[in-house]
Amino acid sequence: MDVIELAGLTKDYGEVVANDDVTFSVERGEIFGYLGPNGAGKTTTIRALLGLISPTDGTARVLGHDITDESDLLEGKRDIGYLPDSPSFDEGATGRDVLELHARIKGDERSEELLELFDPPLDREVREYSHGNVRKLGLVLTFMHDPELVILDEPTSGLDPLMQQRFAEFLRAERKRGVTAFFSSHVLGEVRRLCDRVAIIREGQLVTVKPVESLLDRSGKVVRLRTAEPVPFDRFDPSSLAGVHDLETSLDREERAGDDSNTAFTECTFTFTGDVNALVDRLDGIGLLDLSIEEAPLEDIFMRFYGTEDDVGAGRPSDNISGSEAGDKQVGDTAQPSGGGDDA
Ligand SMILES: Nc1ncnc2c1ncn2[C@@H]1O[C@H](COP(=O)(O)OP(=O)(O)OP(=O)(O)O)[C@@H](O)[C@H]1O
Repeated sequence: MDVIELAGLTKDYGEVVANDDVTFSVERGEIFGYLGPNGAGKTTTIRALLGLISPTDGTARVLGHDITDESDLLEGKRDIGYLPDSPSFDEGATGRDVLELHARIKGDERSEELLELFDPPLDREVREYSHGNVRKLGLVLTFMHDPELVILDEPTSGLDPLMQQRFAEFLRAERKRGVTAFFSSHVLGEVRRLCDRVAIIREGQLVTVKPVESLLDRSGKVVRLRTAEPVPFDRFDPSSLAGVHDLETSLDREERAGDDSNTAFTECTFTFTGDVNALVDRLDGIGLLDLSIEEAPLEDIFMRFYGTEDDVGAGRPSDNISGSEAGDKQVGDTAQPSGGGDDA
């Protein structure tokens, strides 16, 4: 039995279908990322899985419990930890009050260890908490009853990099203990570091479910560089370096086309999906003043790999991806990188 099973889960809010016939499952012991841009439908799925909203159609099982059967799901909840996207605690209570309340309701197997790790300021009132401190307290509450499944809505939002790292190490150790984690994110780097598999949702529809490595192959990096001396344009042109997309240089295209002597630049930005060694070779010896290589924003990846050529032109994702197979087909069949280069 899979730990989470969604079967045609649909939530129609009238103006928007937030989840449209969503079907996938999460296996025991995996860290499963649920990825999508803002408003894609991630929180809707999570809230449905916890029985906080009723699906319009379809169903799901969590630890074998039917989410549409309140008493059945309630039984399962003692084995589930849930971190909401914005936990709402009693503002006048201290962190310690909140912790003690949760301990009375759900039990406390390991808060000491968790407090040491995440360190929320327990003696302060929750109204004084920063977003990050709310998150830290939320993480303690999510894991303190030692659940076998955790469902986390954007778990690292608001956490500083050190705490994000700490959370990642903790979650990996939990996986070793057999805990299953299902978490939503729109941060690709986080998913890359942590997940075994990911599902991607966009505009309420499941685009694809796949092992994280196959997503990473496509993710790409945004490269920005500044040089002391002008660099010939073709150094990073997609025709000479496979995997360059959306090259923008300190000279515009017309200038380059009109005057060959101007085909050099000292600043440029591009998205790179090619062989990183080939990129390093190209960077060699060009007198860099500044270089940054960052994760491509998820929205760009959606556009590049899960949209159509029309969408890229129009600057919006496709309307015609209707399921996981459709999403996969788009990659090979119609969604060409907008820079015209190879995405190998
Ligand atoms: N109670 C509601 N009534 C009407 N529409 C809603 C309601 N809750 C969510 N929606 C809409 O459903 C869609 C999906 O929202 P959801 O919060 O599930 O997205 P999300 O992927 O979690 O987004 P984010 O990453 O921004 O948190 C959005 O268009 C949102 O406006």
